[in-house]
Amino acid sequence: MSSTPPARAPEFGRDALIVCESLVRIYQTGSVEVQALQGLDLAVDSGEMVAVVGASGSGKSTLLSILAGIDAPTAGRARVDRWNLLAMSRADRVRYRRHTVGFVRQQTASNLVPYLTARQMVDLPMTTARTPVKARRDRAAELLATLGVADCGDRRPSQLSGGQQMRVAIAVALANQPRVLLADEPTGELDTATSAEVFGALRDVNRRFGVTVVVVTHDPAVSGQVERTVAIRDGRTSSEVLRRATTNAEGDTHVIAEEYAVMDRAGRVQVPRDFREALALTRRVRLALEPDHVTIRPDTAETADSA
Ligand SMILES: Nc1ncnc2c1ncn2[C@@H]1O[C@H](COP(=O)(O)OP(=O)(O)OP(=O)(O)O)[C@@H](O)[C@H]1O
Repeated sequence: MSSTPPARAPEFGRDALIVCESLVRIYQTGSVEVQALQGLDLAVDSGEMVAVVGASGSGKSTLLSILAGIDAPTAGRARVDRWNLLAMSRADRVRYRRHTVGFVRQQTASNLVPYLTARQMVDLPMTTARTPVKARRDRAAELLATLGVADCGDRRPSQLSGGQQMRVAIAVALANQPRVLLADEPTGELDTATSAEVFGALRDVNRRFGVTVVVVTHDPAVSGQVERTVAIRDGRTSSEVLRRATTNAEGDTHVIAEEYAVMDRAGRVQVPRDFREALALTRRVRLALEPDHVTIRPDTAETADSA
């Protein structure tokens, strides 16, 4: 008797530029084990700009360090472009960090070298990558101009404001034309107006250079400006907000934001706490498949038992 093999689901994130699947990162400090990432799934397409939000300790920085090639995952799958982040040699890691990703840290000063000028700092990664002088000069001028700091080329970090330092840091991160720009709370140390400017600069480089941007932020005003916000809870992606602009008959443009729960590869979905509390959903719930949706109901037997 012949049996048809079950249809295989398409590979998760096959066409994405960044794919994390069931990603785990465990930190061991003495006898204490911290599971910073607990099976995180994430796919980001080329050219997207995505904000990552979540409570302190939820695993955002760990995710970014892994994508930046600074930290290595414990288990799962992580791929950026053609690089498998779980199986990179030391030399691969250097190449990856030099050419594929640019990284901007929260502490503005830690991105910069105190005794170099802005132009020299943008030049440095290109010198390391053996880019010819003329191309280096042109690229540095283009980046400083795009980031609105063309007039700061001869200044050292101490002669720049916090916002200017961050723009220069973004220019440095983009020097070798990476496909991905990662920013860990780039506006965390800045006031509201400067944050908005720096965030606008990130959006500009995303559009102008087509660089894929993943930005970790605590700031709802910042995350509200991107088309996609991914929320991380307890080391997993828990929900996503997608935003799109629509124009009504009067010509007014509105942004519509829709929140989605994220289902992991095993079919697990996290039901938000306010939904659980509103319907007293506890350990056991009743699931039913309807023609175009699934319902989740309280366990009436359990409710009756406890009455
Ligand atoms: N090097 C490390 N050694 C041990 N534990 C760590 C290390 N780095 C992070 N952790 C732990 O892993 C968990 C996730 O940390 P992570 O910094 O990724 O969170 P986060 O969401 O970025 O937090 P925050 O918003 O406060 O920066 C936390 O419990 C943290 O204490």
